[in-house]
Amino acid sequence: MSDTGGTGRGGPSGGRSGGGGRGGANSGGRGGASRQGGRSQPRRRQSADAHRRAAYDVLRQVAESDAYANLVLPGLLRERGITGRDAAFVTELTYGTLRLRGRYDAVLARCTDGRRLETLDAPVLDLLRLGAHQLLGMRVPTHAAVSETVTLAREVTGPGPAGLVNAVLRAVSRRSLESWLDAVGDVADPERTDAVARLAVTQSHPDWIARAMRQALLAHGRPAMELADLLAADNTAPQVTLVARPGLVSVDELAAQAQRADAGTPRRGRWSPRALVLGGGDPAQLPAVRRSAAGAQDEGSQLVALALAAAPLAPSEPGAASTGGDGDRPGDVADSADTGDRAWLDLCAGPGGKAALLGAIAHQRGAHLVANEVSAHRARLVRTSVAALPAGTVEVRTGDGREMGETHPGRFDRVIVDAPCTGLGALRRRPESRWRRSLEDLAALGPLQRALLAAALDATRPGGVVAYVTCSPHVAETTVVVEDVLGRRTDVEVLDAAAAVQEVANEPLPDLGDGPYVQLWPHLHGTDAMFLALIRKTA
Ligand SMILES: C[S@@+](CC[C@H](N)C(=O)[O-])C[C@H]1O[C@@H](n2cnc3c(N)ncnc32)[C@H](O)[C@@H]1O
Repeated sequence: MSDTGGTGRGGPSGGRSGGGGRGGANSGGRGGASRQGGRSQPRRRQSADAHRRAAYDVLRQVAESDAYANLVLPGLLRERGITGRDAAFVTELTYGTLRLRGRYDAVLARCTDGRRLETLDAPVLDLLRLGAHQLLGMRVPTHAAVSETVTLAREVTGPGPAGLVNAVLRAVSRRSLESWLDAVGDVADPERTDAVARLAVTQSHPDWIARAMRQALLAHGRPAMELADLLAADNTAPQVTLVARPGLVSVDELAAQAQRADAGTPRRGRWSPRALVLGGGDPAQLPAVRRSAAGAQDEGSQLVALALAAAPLAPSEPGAASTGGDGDRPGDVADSADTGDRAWLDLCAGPGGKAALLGAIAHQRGAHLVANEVSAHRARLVRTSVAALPAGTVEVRTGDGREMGETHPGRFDRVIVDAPCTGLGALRRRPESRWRRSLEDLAALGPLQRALLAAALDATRPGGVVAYVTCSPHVAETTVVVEDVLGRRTDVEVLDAAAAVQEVANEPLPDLGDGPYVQLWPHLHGTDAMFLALIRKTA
């Protein structure tokens, strides 16, 4: 492995998104012989360019083909044989540049001699952002950050733009990150009267998202001053978390596999009894992951699925025995009692993370899960996710969930609506997504979310429970949807989702509020910002 390290200490605002050590020979431009010996200087330069080139190529794909960096990058690293610390360097360079684009654009705009960034060619702007991240987010030494980026610019855009890249990056390098943050914050908020505008630019979020996050915090009784921590958490890479699917692999066995695969030192999840947090490495190498007995899943996603599985059902007929909710932790103990808790539905199942966890628990209970997904491609991903479950446990179907209330009225005991949403609660996971979302997306999703929740309620039997879930804390996708839909019905009651989550968690979660809804937060719980409402059908 060549030493490209250089991810360094990161800025005070948590700009780091990958591992890797500090200032290595290539990125740092310091001495030290290449492992190839003899031709050390040319080897180092060539290697560093290869890594920056890889990051640049991903940025271009993200810009030109609407690609997702987290889907493109792993394949590109494999294809180019970039591994270990080198891979960590490229990952940090790519993801950090994408996440912190707004911050860097504000800095770059002050270094172009009045030329507007929109007038630059898109590849040149990407090169400038890459250079800015090395200088301000990774603490790659100035000389290496500038000269290697200029070399790359010469290669991909020609000598003219390379001169511009050189001049602009030199201007960026003249101030520290702290000093730049003050400067760009003052431009956004000259009177010091709009703290959200300042935070949006310094913490690199579109203004509308920063404002929506503040509104969501307030709606859940959190102080507005937490916004800075929340936005900073979005700029920090999450650790890889796996779920050990009940009955398929234990958390201990998964940990042993991780250790054997040299995936760092794993630890149990803090909240979910089924979670294992990896210390590094590639989870795809673990045998349990390969056979779908385990999979990558944030602890927040695990908790909402476990809470649905644990929610007490009511009898469908007056006077019948109560079913489900036996107090056992879902997934730990098979429920052998004949509870009548038989038919479960995942209305929006792709790519299948929650379907696989719920399917595993359903199997232990002798229940059956229908996993519905509108997209045929994503339905195929669901099939892969549930592949380790015994045949017949999960039925994957492709169809519009909005129709299931009519086609399957009153049929299911437990239903999850993991609604299509803006994903604003998982920005740390999808580096480019904040720049792709818009208020128009939000407006377009609202009717779909309402229709899916209404269909889920129609498809639920009296006494059954629906979980409405989003990986967005935006109130227009969470409480407003739930209250809108429930306001039109007389056959529902809201359950205490906070109590249900606490019941399944390893230890009490702080800051869950008074219920009945649950809003998890990256800065408080270290999870994605998942929202959960539990609703029981009463008639
Ligand atoms: C947030 S994702 C679900 C994630 C999934 N539950 C998991 O844990 O892996 C929402 C899914 O809803 C699907 N979807 C969108 N519109 C739908 C509809 N009308 N009916 C069913 N599924 C739909 C999307 O294709 C997407 O796969």
